[in-house]
Amino acid sequence: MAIAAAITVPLTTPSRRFLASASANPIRFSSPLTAQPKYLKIAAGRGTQCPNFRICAASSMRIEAPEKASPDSFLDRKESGILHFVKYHGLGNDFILVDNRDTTEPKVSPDQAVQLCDRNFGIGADGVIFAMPGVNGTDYTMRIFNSDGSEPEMCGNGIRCLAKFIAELENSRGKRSFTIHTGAGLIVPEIQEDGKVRVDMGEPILKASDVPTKLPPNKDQSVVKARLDVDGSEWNVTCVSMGNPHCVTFGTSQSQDLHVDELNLADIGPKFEHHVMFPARTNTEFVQVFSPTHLKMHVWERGAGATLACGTGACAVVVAAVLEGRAARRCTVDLPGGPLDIEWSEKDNHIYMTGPAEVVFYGSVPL
Ligand SMILES: N[C@@H](CCC[C@H](N)C(=O)O)C(=O)O
Repeated sequence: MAIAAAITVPLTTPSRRFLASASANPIRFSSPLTAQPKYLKIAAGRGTQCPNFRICAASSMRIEAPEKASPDSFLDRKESGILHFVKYHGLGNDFILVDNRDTTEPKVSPDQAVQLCDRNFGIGADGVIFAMPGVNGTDYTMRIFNSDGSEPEMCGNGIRCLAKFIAELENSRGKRSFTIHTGAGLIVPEIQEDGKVRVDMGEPILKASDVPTKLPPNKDQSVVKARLDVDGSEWNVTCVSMGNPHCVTFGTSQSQDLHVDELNLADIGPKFEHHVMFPARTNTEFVQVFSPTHLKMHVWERGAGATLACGTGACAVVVAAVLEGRAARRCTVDLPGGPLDIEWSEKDNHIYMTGPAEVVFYGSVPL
Protein backbone atom coordinates (compact mmCIF):
# COMPACT_ATOMS: atom_id res chain seq x y z
CA MET A 1 0.00 0.00 0.00
CA ALA A 2 1.54 3.27 -1.09
CA ILE A 3 0.30 6.05 1.11
CA ALA A 4 -0.42 9.32 -0.64
CA ALA A 5 -2.95 11.22 1.35
CA ALA A 6 -5.33 13.92 0.21
CA ILE A 7 -6.41 15.96 3.17
CA THR A 8 -9.19 18.42 3.70
CA VAL A 9 -9.36 20.88 6.52
CA PRO A 10 -12.50 20.83 8.66
CA LEU A 11 -15.25 23.42 8.46
CA THR A 12 -13.94 25.25 11.46
CA THR A 13 -12.62 28.75 11.79
CA PRO A 14 -9.36 28.21 9.91
CA SER A 15 -11.04 26.97 6.71
CA ARG A 16 -13.63 29.73 6.87
CA ARG A 17 -10.74 32.19 7.05
CA PHE A 18 -9.35 30.41 4.07
CA LEU A 19 -12.64 30.61 2.15
CA ALA A 20 -12.80 34.32 2.77
CA SER A 21 -9.49 34.82 1.01
CA ALA A 22 -9.92 32.21 -1.69
CA SER A 23 -9.81 34.66 -4.58
CA ALA A 24 -6.15 35.56 -4.13
CA ASN A 25 -3.55 33.38 -5.80
CA PRO A 26 -1.26 32.43 -4.20
CA ILE A 27 -3.00 32.72 -0.86
CA ARG A 28 -1.92 32.52 2.73
CA PHE A 29 -3.44 29.39 4.16
CA SER A 30 -3.79 28.72 7.87
CA SER A 31 -4.18 25.01 8.39
CA PRO A 32 -5.13 23.65 11.82
CA LEU A 33 -2.42 21.04 11.19
CA THR A 34 0.49 23.38 11.53
CA ALA A 35 1.44 26.56 13.25
CA GLN A 36 3.42 27.56 10.15
CA PRO A 37 1.34 29.31 7.47
CA LYS A 38 1.69 27.68 4.05
CA TYR A 39 1.42 29.31 0.63
CA LEU A 40 -0.70 27.26 -1.70
CA LYS A 41 -2.08 27.59 -5.20
CA ILE A 42 -5.79 27.46 -5.81
CA ALA A 43 -6.71 25.10 -8.64
CA ALA A 44 -10.46 25.78 -8.60
CA GLY A 45 -13.44 26.80 -6.51
CA ARG A 46 -15.28 25.21 -3.64
CA GLY A 47 -16.91 21.83 -3.44
CA THR A 48 -20.08 20.60 -1.83
CA GLN A 49 -20.97 20.18 1.83
CA CYS A 50 -18.17 18.82 3.94
CA PRO A 51 -14.93 19.37 2.05
CA ASN A 52 -14.84 22.81 0.65
CA PHE A 53 -11.42 22.00 -0.78
CA ARG A 54 -9.20 19.02 -1.21
CA ILE A 55 -5.60 19.52 -0.37
CA CYS A 56 -3.30 17.06 -2.09
CA ALA A 57 -0.30 16.56 0.10
CA ALA A 58 1.49 14.07 -2.16
CA SER A 59 4.26 15.74 -4.19
CA SER A 60 3.35 19.38 -4.66
CA MET A 61 0.70 20.74 -2.36
CA ARG A 62 -2.23 22.26 -4.15
CA ILE A 63 -5.90 22.93 -3.55
CA GLU A 64 -8.49 21.66 -5.94
CA ALA A 65 -12.22 21.24 -6.13
CA PRO A 66 -13.76 17.76 -6.17
CA GLU A 67 -13.59 16.35 -9.72
CA LYS A 68 -17.30 16.88 -10.23
CA ALA A 69 -20.01 18.48 -8.20
CA SER A 70 -21.81 15.80 -6.23
CA PRO A 71 -24.78 16.02 -3.87
CA ASP A 72 -22.93 13.69 -1.50
CA SER A 73 -20.69 14.80 1.30
CA PHE A 74 -17.05 13.81 1.38
CA LEU A 75 -17.89 11.00 3.79
CA ASP A 76 -20.50 9.55 1.43
CA ARG A 77 -17.95 9.00 -1.32
CA LYS A 78 -17.37 5.43 -2.37
CA GLU A 79 -14.44 4.80 -4.69
CA SER A 80 -12.94 1.36 -4.83
CA GLY A 81 -9.40 1.22 -3.55
CA ILE A 82 -9.70 4.58 -1.79
CA LEU A 83 -10.30 5.01 1.91
CA HIS A 84 -11.97 8.24 2.95
CA PHE A 85 -11.40 9.03 6.59
CA VAL A 86 -11.54 11.78 9.15
CA LYS A 87 -8.74 12.22 11.62
CA TYR A 88 -9.89 13.23 15.11
CA HIS A 89 -8.13 13.69 18.40
CA GLY A 90 -9.17 13.61 22.04
CA LEU A 91 -6.55 15.60 23.97
CA GLY A 92 -3.91 14.65 21.41
CA ASN A 93 -4.77 10.93 21.46
CA ASP A 94 -5.39 10.75 17.71
CA PHE A 95 -7.40 8.39 15.55
CA ILE A 96 -8.30 7.69 11.94
CA LEU A 97 -12.09 7.36 11.84
CA VAL A 98 -13.59 5.12 9.17
CA ASP A 99 -17.23 5.00 8.09
CA ASN A 100 -17.83 1.24 8.28
CA ARG A 101 -21.61 1.38 8.62
CA ASP A 102 -22.25 -0.75 5.53
CA THR A 103 -20.31 -3.83 6.62
CA THR A 104 -19.42 -5.81 9.72
CA GLU A 105 -15.83 -6.38 8.52
CA PRO A 106 -13.34 -3.56 9.20
CA LYS A 107 -12.36 -1.89 5.91
CA VAL A 108 -8.75 -1.71 7.04
CA SER A 109 -6.74 -4.80 8.05
CA PRO A 110 -4.51 -4.79 11.15
CA ASP A 111 -1.42 -4.62 8.88
CA GLN A 112 -2.85 -1.66 6.97
CA ALA A 113 -3.67 0.01 10.30
CA VAL A 114 -0.01 -0.24 11.27
CA GLN A 115 0.99 1.52 8.02
CA LEU A 116 -1.73 4.19 8.24
CA CYS A 117 -0.82 4.99 11.84
CA ASP A 118 2.89 5.37 11.04
CA ARG A 119 3.86 8.99 11.76
CA ASN A 120 6.52 9.11 9.06
CA PHE A 121 5.25 6.82 6.30
CA GLY A 122 1.49 7.07 6.94
CA ILE A 123 -1.21 9.45 8.13
CA GLY A 124 -0.03 9.22 11.71
CA ALA A 125 -2.31 8.16 14.56
CA ASP A 126 -2.55 6.15 17.77
CA GLY A 127 -5.22 3.92 16.22
CA VAL A 128 -7.89 3.32 13.57
CA ILE A 129 -11.53 3.34 14.66
CA PHE A 130 -14.45 1.85 12.74
CA ALA A 131 -18.06 3.05 13.04
CA MET A 132 -19.95 -0.19 12.39
CA PRO A 133 -23.56 -1.37 12.48
CA GLY A 134 -25.00 -1.82 15.98
CA VAL A 135 -25.86 -5.20 17.46
CA ASN A 136 -28.52 -6.26 19.99
CA GLY A 137 -30.43 -3.01 19.52
CA THR A 138 -27.47 -0.65 19.96
CA ASP A 139 -27.08 2.28 17.57
CA TYR A 140 -23.52 1.40 16.50
CA THR A 141 -20.56 -0.86 17.15
CA MET A 142 -17.08 0.52 17.71
CA ARG A 143 -14.01 -1.48 16.79
CA ILE A 144 -10.48 -0.19 17.00
CA PHE A 145 -6.98 -1.25 16.03
CA ASN A 146 -4.03 0.10 18.00
CA SER A 147 -1.09 1.52 16.04
CA ASP A 148 0.64 -1.89 16.40
CA GLY A 149 -2.35 -3.62 14.75
CA SER A 150 -3.67 -5.26 17.94
CA GLU A 151 -7.35 -4.89 18.79
CA PRO A 152 -8.27 -3.51 22.22
CA GLU A 153 -11.70 -3.88 23.78
CA MET A 154 -12.30 -0.18 24.40
CA CYS A 155 -10.90 3.30 23.98
CA GLY A 156 -12.16 6.23 26.03
CA ASN A 157 -10.80 9.11 23.96
CA GLY A 158 -11.69 7.16 20.83
CA ILE A 159 -15.34 6.78 21.75
CA ARG A 160 -15.67 10.55 22.23
CA CYS A 161 -14.22 10.98 18.75
CA LEU A 162 -16.56 8.29 17.43
CA ALA A 163 -19.58 10.13 18.86
CA LYS A 164 -18.58 13.32 17.04
CA PHE A 165 -17.89 11.37 13.84
CA ILE A 166 -21.30 9.65 13.95
CA ALA A 167 -23.01 12.99 14.59
CA GLU A 168 -21.34 14.28 11.44
CA LEU A 169 -22.28 11.18 9.44
CA GLU A 170 -25.87 11.59 10.60
CA ASN A 171 -25.72 15.32 10.03
CA SER A 172 -27.03 15.91 13.54
CA ARG A 173 -26.23 18.89 15.74
CA GLY A 174 -26.56 19.78 19.43
CA LYS A 175 -27.02 17.48 22.42
CA ARG A 176 -27.18 13.86 21.32
CA SER A 177 -26.37 10.45 22.79
CA PHE A 178 -25.64 7.09 21.17
CA THR A 179 -25.61 3.51 22.43
CA ILE A 180 -22.37 1.88 21.32
CA HIS A 181 -21.54 -1.81 21.45
CA THR A 182 -17.83 -2.32 22.23
CA GLY A 183 -15.55 -5.13 23.35
CA ALA A 184 -16.17 -3.76 26.85
CA GLY A 185 -19.97 -3.99 26.50
CA LEU A 186 -22.43 -1.11 26.16
CA ILE A 187 -20.90 2.38 26.31
CA VAL A 188 -22.99 5.54 26.03
CA PRO A 189 -21.36 8.80 24.85
CA GLU A 190 -23.43 11.98 24.98
CA ILE A 191 -22.45 15.09 23.03
CA GLN A 192 -23.06 18.15 25.21
CA GLU A 193 -24.21 21.61 24.14
CA ASP A 194 -20.64 22.91 24.57
CA GLY A 195 -19.29 20.26 22.19
CA LYS A 196 -17.61 18.17 24.88
CA VAL A 197 -18.59 14.53 25.16
CA ARG A 198 -19.69 12.92 28.45
CA VAL A 199 -19.39 9.16 28.36
CA ASP A 200 -21.01 6.56 30.59
CA MET A 201 -18.03 4.20 30.66
CA GLY A 202 -19.82 1.47 32.65
CA GLU A 203 -18.45 -0.24 35.76
CA PRO A 204 -14.79 -0.93 36.50
CA ILE A 205 -13.74 -4.57 36.73
CA LEU A 206 -11.53 -5.41 39.71
CA LYS A 207 -11.45 -9.21 39.81
CA ALA A 208 -7.82 -10.17 39.14
CA SER A 209 -8.56 -12.97 36.68
CA ASP A 210 -10.87 -10.67 34.67
CA VAL A 211 -8.48 -7.69 34.48
CA PRO A 212 -6.48 -9.94 33.70
CA THR A 213 -3.50 -10.12 36.03
CA LYS A 214 -1.68 -13.00 37.65
CA LEU A 215 -0.73 -10.86 40.65
CA PRO A 216 -1.99 -12.47 43.89
CA PRO A 217 -5.40 -10.93 44.72
CA ASN A 218 -6.70 -9.67 48.05
CA LYS A 219 -9.57 -11.50 49.78
CA ASP A 220 -12.15 -9.69 47.62
CA GLN A 221 -10.30 -10.85 44.47
CA SER A 222 -9.02 -7.35 43.66
CA VAL A 223 -5.38 -6.36 43.22
CA VAL A 224 -4.97 -3.15 45.22
CA LYS A 225 -1.57 -1.86 46.39
CA ALA A 226 0.16 -5.03 45.27
CA ARG A 227 3.93 -5.27 44.83
CA LEU A 228 5.25 -5.72 41.33
CA ASP A 229 8.91 -6.20 40.60
CA VAL A 230 9.88 -4.38 37.42
CA ASP A 231 13.50 -4.32 36.43
CA GLY A 232 14.77 -4.64 40.00
CA SER A 233 12.45 -2.01 41.55
CA GLU A 234 9.39 -2.80 43.64
CA TRP A 235 6.38 -0.85 42.34
CA ASN A 236 3.07 -0.54 44.21
CA VAL A 237 0.27 -1.22 41.74
CA THR A 238 -3.51 -1.42 41.55
CA CYS A 239 -5.06 -3.28 38.63
CA VAL A 240 -8.31 -2.14 37.03
CA SER A 241 -10.05 -3.15 33.83
CA MET A 242 -12.26 -0.70 31.97
CA GLY A 243 -12.89 -3.49 29.49
CA ASN A 244 -9.19 -3.13 28.69
CA PRO A 245 -6.46 -3.80 31.28
CA HIS A 246 -4.77 -1.07 33.31
CA CYS A 247 -1.99 -1.17 35.88
CA VAL A 248 -1.98 2.02 37.95
CA THR A 249 1.00 3.05 40.06
CA PHE A 250 1.59 5.96 42.43
CA GLY A 251 5.20 5.00 43.18
CA THR A 252 7.69 2.41 44.31
CA SER A 253 8.27 1.06 47.80
CA GLN A 254 11.25 3.39 47.93
CA SER A 255 9.64 6.52 46.56
CA GLN A 256 5.92 6.78 47.33
CA ASP A 257 5.40 10.02 45.45
CA LEU A 258 6.05 9.97 41.74
CA HIS A 259 7.13 13.00 39.76
CA VAL A 260 5.73 11.84 36.47
CA ASP A 261 7.64 14.38 34.36
CA GLU A 262 10.90 12.79 35.50
CA LEU A 263 10.03 9.25 34.35
CA ASN A 264 11.71 7.67 31.34
CA LEU A 265 8.47 6.24 29.92
CA ALA A 266 10.07 4.71 26.83
CA ASP A 267 12.30 2.66 29.09
CA ILE A 268 9.94 1.63 31.88
CA GLY A 269 6.64 1.50 29.92
CA PRO A 270 7.40 -1.59 27.80
CA LYS A 271 8.60 -3.47 30.89
CA PHE A 272 5.15 -3.11 32.46
CA GLU A 273 3.34 -3.73 29.15
CA HIS A 274 5.04 -7.09 28.59
CA HIS A 275 5.37 -8.14 32.24
CA VAL A 276 4.64 -11.81 32.84
CA MET A 277 1.97 -10.82 35.41
CA PHE A 278 -0.19 -9.39 32.59
CA PRO A 279 -1.20 -12.19 30.24
CA ALA A 280 -3.05 -9.80 27.86
CA ARG A 281 -0.29 -7.16 28.21
CA THR A 282 -1.32 -3.96 29.99
CA ASN A 283 -1.72 -0.21 29.76
CA THR A 284 0.20 1.50 32.58
CA GLU A 285 -0.58 4.80 34.27
CA PHE A 286 2.03 6.60 36.38
CA VAL A 287 0.26 9.01 38.71
CA GLN A 288 1.12 12.06 40.79
CA VAL A 289 -1.42 13.31 43.34
CA PHE A 290 -1.74 17.09 43.67
CA SER A 291 -4.85 17.00 45.87
CA PRO A 292 -7.76 14.59 46.49
CA THR A 293 -9.51 16.06 43.45
CA HIS A 294 -6.56 16.77 41.19
CA LEU A 295 -4.29 14.09 39.74
CA LYS A 296 -1.70 14.03 37.00
CA MET A 297 -0.84 10.97 34.93
CA HIS A 298 1.48 9.83 32.19
CA VAL A 299 0.54 6.72 30.27
CA TRP A 300 2.27 3.94 28.40
CA GLU A 301 -0.40 2.29 26.27
CA ARG A 302 -0.53 -1.33 25.27
CA GLY A 303 -0.06 -1.45 21.51
CA ALA A 304 0.52 2.29 21.11
CA GLY A 305 3.31 3.34 23.51
CA ALA A 306 3.44 6.78 25.11
CA THR A 307 0.35 8.75 24.11
CA LEU A 308 -0.81 12.24 25.03
CA ALA A 309 -3.96 10.94 26.72
CA CYS A 310 -5.84 7.78 27.61
CA GLY A 311 -9.52 7.99 28.57
CA THR A 312 -9.89 4.46 29.94
CA GLY A 313 -6.57 5.07 31.73
CA ALA A 314 -7.86 8.23 33.43
CA CYS A 315 -10.95 6.29 34.60
CA ALA A 316 -8.75 3.47 35.95
CA VAL A 317 -6.58 6.05 37.74
CA VAL A 318 -9.54 7.53 39.64
CA VAL A 319 -10.77 4.06 40.61
CA ALA A 320 -7.28 3.09 41.83
CA ALA A 321 -6.86 6.40 43.67
CA VAL A 322 -10.20 5.92 45.47
CA LEU A 323 -9.38 2.30 46.36
CA GLU A 324 -5.99 3.34 47.72
CA GLY A 325 -7.58 6.19 49.73
CA ARG A 326 -5.74 8.90 47.80
CA ALA A 327 -8.58 10.75 46.07
CA ALA A 328 -12.28 11.56 45.98
CA ARG A 329 -14.66 9.97 43.50
CA ARG A 330 -14.72 13.05 41.30
CA CYS A 331 -11.38 14.32 40.02
CA THR A 332 -9.70 16.33 37.33
CA VAL A 333 -7.02 14.18 35.76
CA ASP A 334 -4.27 16.07 33.92
CA LEU A 335 -2.76 14.25 30.97
CA PRO A 336 0.02 15.51 28.68
CA GLY A 337 -2.70 16.53 26.15
CA GLY A 338 -4.98 18.27 28.67
CA PRO A 339 -7.48 17.54 31.46
CA LEU A 340 -10.34 15.04 31.73
CA ASP A 341 -13.16 15.20 34.25
CA ILE A 342 -13.77 11.76 35.79
CA GLU A 343 -16.47 10.72 38.22
CA TRP A 344 -16.93 7.26 39.75
CA SER A 345 -20.58 7.41 40.75
CA GLU A 346 -21.55 5.96 44.10
CA LYS A 347 -25.14 5.64 42.86
CA ASP A 348 -24.67 3.19 39.99
CA ASN A 349 -20.95 2.28 40.26
CA HIS A 350 -20.52 3.61 36.69
CA ILE A 351 -17.67 5.89 35.68
CA TYR A 352 -18.45 9.09 33.80
CA MET A 353 -15.74 10.72 31.70
CA THR A 354 -16.09 14.19 30.16
CA GLY A 355 -13.68 15.66 27.64
CA PRO A 356 -13.22 17.09 24.17
CA ALA A 357 -13.04 15.47 20.72
CA GLU A 358 -12.00 17.50 17.70
CA VAL A 359 -11.58 17.06 13.95
CA VAL A 360 -7.99 17.39 12.74
CA PHE A 361 -8.57 16.91 8.99
CA TYR A 362 -10.44 14.99 6.30
CA GLY A 363 -8.45 12.79 3.97
CA SER A 364 -8.26 10.01 1.41
CA VAL A 365 -5.67 7.30 0.94
CA PRO A 366 -5.32 4.50 -1.57
CA LEU A 367 -5.49 1.11 0.14
N1 LIG B 1 -6.17 5.56 24.27
C1 LIG B 1 -7.27 4.78 24.61
C2 LIG B 1 -7.00 3.32 24.90
C3 LIG B 1 -6.71 2.57 23.60
C4 LIG B 1 -6.56 1.08 23.80
C5 LIG B 1 -5.31 0.68 24.54
N2 LIG B 1 -4.11 1.02 23.81
C6 LIG B 1 -5.36 -0.83 24.79
O1 LIG B 1 -4.72 -1.61 24.06
O2 LIG B 1 -6.05 -1.22 25.72
C7 LIG B 1 -8.19 5.44 25.59
O3 LIG B 1 -8.35 6.66 25.47
O4 LIG B 1 -8.81 4.77 26.41
